[in-house]
Amino acid sequence: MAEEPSRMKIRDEDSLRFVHCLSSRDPGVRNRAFDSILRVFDALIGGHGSPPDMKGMATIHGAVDTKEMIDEYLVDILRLSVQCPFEDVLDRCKELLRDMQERTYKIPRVLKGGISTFVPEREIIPASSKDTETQALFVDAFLQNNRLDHVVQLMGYHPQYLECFLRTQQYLMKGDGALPFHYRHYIAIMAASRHMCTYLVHLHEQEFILQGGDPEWLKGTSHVPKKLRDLNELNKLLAHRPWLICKSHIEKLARSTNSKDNWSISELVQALILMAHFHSLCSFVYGCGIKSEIDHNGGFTYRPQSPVEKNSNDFDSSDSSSTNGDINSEPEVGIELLMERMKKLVEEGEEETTQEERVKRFEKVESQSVEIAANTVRPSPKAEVLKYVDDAEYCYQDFAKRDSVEDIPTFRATDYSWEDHGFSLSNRLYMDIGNQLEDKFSVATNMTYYTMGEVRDVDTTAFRRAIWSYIHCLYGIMHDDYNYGQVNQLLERNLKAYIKTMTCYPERLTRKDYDNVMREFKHSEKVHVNLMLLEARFQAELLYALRGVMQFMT
Ligand SMILES: CC(C)C[C@H](N)C(=O)O
Repeated sequence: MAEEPSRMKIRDEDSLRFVHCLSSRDPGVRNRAFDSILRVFDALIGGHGSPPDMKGMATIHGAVDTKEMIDEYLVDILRLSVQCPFEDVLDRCKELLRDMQERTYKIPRVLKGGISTFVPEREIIPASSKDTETQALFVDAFLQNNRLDHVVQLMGYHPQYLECFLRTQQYLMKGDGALPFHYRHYIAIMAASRHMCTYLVHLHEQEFILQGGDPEWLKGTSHVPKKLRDLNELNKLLAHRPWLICKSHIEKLARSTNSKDNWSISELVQALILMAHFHSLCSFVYGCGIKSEIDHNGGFTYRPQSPVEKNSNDFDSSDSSSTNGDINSEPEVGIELLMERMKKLVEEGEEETTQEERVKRFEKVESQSVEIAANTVRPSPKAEVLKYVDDAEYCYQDFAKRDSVEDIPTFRATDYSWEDHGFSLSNRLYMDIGNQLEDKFSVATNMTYYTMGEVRDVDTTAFRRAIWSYIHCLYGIMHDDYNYGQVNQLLERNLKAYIKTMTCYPERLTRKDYDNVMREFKHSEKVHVNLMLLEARFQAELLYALRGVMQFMT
């Protein structure tokens, strides 16, 4: 029998993305991996120096298009030459690209300003950061995901948070747990598709294949086992109107008539956490204008660099003049006034209010939020993502305008809270996850640098708490010990609209929205706010999901 072309050994057997072979801490292993890759490459291009015999190669590899295959390799190599934290791999990749160029191959190049459309490239923490803590996290992320993805790189502003984020994500995707690995990635795809987030969908399609997933499934949810398809309804509610989740939704999955499709409670808890994690990550991706990964469509180009690009540092025109926002937009309160208001709140101290009064204030913020217009322009959904969703039109509806007000009361955090209920339930059904999430929530709520724009030594607690509480309010969750009057004092309309769009309709967020709020804040601070939005939304979804599980179990 003729030997399989060596390409198959790397592409399909070891890993689809050969970069996987290079994700080792051991330089010996990396070297060996690189050598075998070079051998494949040499075979593909028909030996040293000589121009490739495309026709000959095509015969060897049957139907495989050699040109396409080489292009794919080159894109992988390009990515490594930018993202790989190991000097040895980096240098060899660069060498290889030069070598290929000399052989007159068209070499792809990374599009400048490739990480975020909102944050200028020069302000983003570089892949080879001088800060040792951040650098170590970037290396870990690379080893974990076979890449340093743009989300992680942008979170690099906040290493304290990034550490918890990576730990949890690693545990969810690769750690112990009831669900098979390829299921976890498929659930990530389904969740991200609710917000049409092609960025996350593509990332997890690749990971799904790496974990041995069946490529057929990537044709859409009509090609997956019924068990997974059954998640559709819960995925939809959780993403857009989690308050509708109740015992019966859990029951339906956990008591399926066909045992093959049955979800165990542990599996279901993991699936729910995964969905909430990825829904809220969509908010972050859109909120930071995250761009396609280098090796995804839109991340690289074969076009030669234009003179304009050569001269500018930021290809995507993220120059500082435009970050000052639109002249026509609403004037902002500004940091000075915001600080004054926060100071006043501290000086006044906690006022004595009755429970009734607190509820009234909550309801006021809640009903006002209906008037806050989130963007209405929806990007047109792409077929590559639509295949993973049912009922794509279904979206967020103001909690205050919910259909059955009598049946669905405000969610009182005193009755069901993360600290007293969610934490222990999740820990019990999915070992250790409660602790990990607890750490992440705690960093997200407490993280502070005591700064606001250029000002130092500021206590920002009240502002941060107002943001968190407002998001929960959008989901109908009330914290009894919070005075909701503060939300209106500290969050102006513009910011509320931004929060609402990013939390509830992230796919509608635009560069202008990002530019026009928190104008005196630094980019790292806007990313900080976006992290809080992510976590507050995540916790809101989780509370409803876990309450549903608890109702089912009791
Ligand atoms: C979101 C920002 C206003 C946070 C602020 N820079 C702080 O250190 O607390």
